[in-house]
Amino acid sequence: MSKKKKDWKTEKERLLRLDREERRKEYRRQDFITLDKIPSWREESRSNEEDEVKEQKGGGGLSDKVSLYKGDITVLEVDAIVNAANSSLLGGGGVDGCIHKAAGSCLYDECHSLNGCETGKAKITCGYDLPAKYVIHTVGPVARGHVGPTETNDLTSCYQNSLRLMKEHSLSTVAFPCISTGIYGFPNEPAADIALNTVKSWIEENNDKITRVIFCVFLETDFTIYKKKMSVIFQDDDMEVTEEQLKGDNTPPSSKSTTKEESEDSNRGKEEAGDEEEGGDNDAGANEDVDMASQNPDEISANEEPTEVEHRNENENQDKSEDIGADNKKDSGEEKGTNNDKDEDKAEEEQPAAKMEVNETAKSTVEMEDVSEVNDTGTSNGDEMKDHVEGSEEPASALTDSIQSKDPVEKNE
Ligand SMILES: NC(=O)c1ccc[n+]([C@H]2O[C@H](COP(=O)([O-])OP(=O)(O)OC[C@H]3O[C@@H](n4cnc5c(N)ncnc54)[C@H](O)[C@@H]3O)[C@@H](O)[C@H]2O)c1
Repeated sequence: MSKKKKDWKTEKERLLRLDREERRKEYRRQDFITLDKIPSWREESRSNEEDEVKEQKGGGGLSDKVSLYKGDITVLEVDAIVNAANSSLLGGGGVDGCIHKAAGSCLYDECHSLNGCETGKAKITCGYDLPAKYVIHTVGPVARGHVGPTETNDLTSCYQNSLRLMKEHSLSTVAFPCISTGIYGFPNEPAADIALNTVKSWIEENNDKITRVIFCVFLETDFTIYKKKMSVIFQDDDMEVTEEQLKGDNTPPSSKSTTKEESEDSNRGKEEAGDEEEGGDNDAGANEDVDMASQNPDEISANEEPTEVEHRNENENQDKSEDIGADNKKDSGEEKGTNNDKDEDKAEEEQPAAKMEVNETAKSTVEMEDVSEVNDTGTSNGDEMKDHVEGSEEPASALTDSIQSKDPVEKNE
């Protein structure tokens, strides 16, 4: 007997009325991580200090408001997790695929009602079977190794619009993945600068509105980058800044274009040279931001995409999978087989393991999005989106252990 399909509106109303204990019984994953298991940056830095532990100042400082967590964003019990979605909002691969799989098919149904989302904007849905109450879906720029002012502004808008929705819904704990740094090919270092500096500015203006922003990294590369940058950017005045930290390059996101390849080379060079300098921006002259019309993967013609029915079936099938983490690698193999998106395939072929070739022709020009108009359900009226991007391989190096060994919450009986 097939499971009766739930109506997303009824389910959303029911779930949002539950208290935490009741809600926990509904989580698809019982190995969820509660906020008290995720140290703030101050606690993290304090526990790493050689000298005696400093008396911890109250929770008002910046470093009390942020955390760095390495692992699967779908297990975090926070008010909202942010999804690096595509403009269709109908799921795909990477973190988007994981979130849809963990949330269940009601997420797809609510997303379907939102009529897509434009690059740089954000929309909010219920979290359904996730430990997160809500999911904020934002669409990052397709950078494909090249970063110019448009991509920088769009990625900044993703963080700003997501935080704006947080505030409008009186939510106080949120987790961000590394938006656009996967299949969309935004170089990791510049993306981290944008994420950290945008969040820092926002917290400075909304200090009383936020309890914790968690930077949820998945790859070792991003963990290393964020750790180095956070030790400088989120340094409260009562915390020691070590020599090594001071050498870090804390320049705000530059409008100079940066190629993912150069940014990785410069990182590698620095690591080899033992140089503690931050991955700086490359010379803008070398990589002018070229406005070339190219096909954004989200705009592939509809006949190359699985139909909505196929997609819904795929989602329903996904509903059955229990272990998200183990499936990440399996699914990406499956998604690779079903991936109809030539552009996506091209991106995958061109992309040797963890390295993005600069793809000269594939530079999408994306108009900078101003902050979206929000109606009372926290969504804006986007145009009907027909396309979405199919899943592809997550890098095998994706590790999902967190910074410290955190015991998952005991299983509810
Ligand atoms: N990465 C893929 O295999 C893949 C394939 C097709 C589509 N997508 C997605 O690609 C588009 C968005 O590109 P993007 O670069 O913004 O996103 P992305 O490709 O998902 O990568 C964003 C970041 O999220 C990381 N990540 C992956 N899984 C998890 C997880 N469970 N928890 C936390 N972090 C995770 C990933 O390592 C990367 O650092 C959308 O179309 C979406 O469907 C991803």
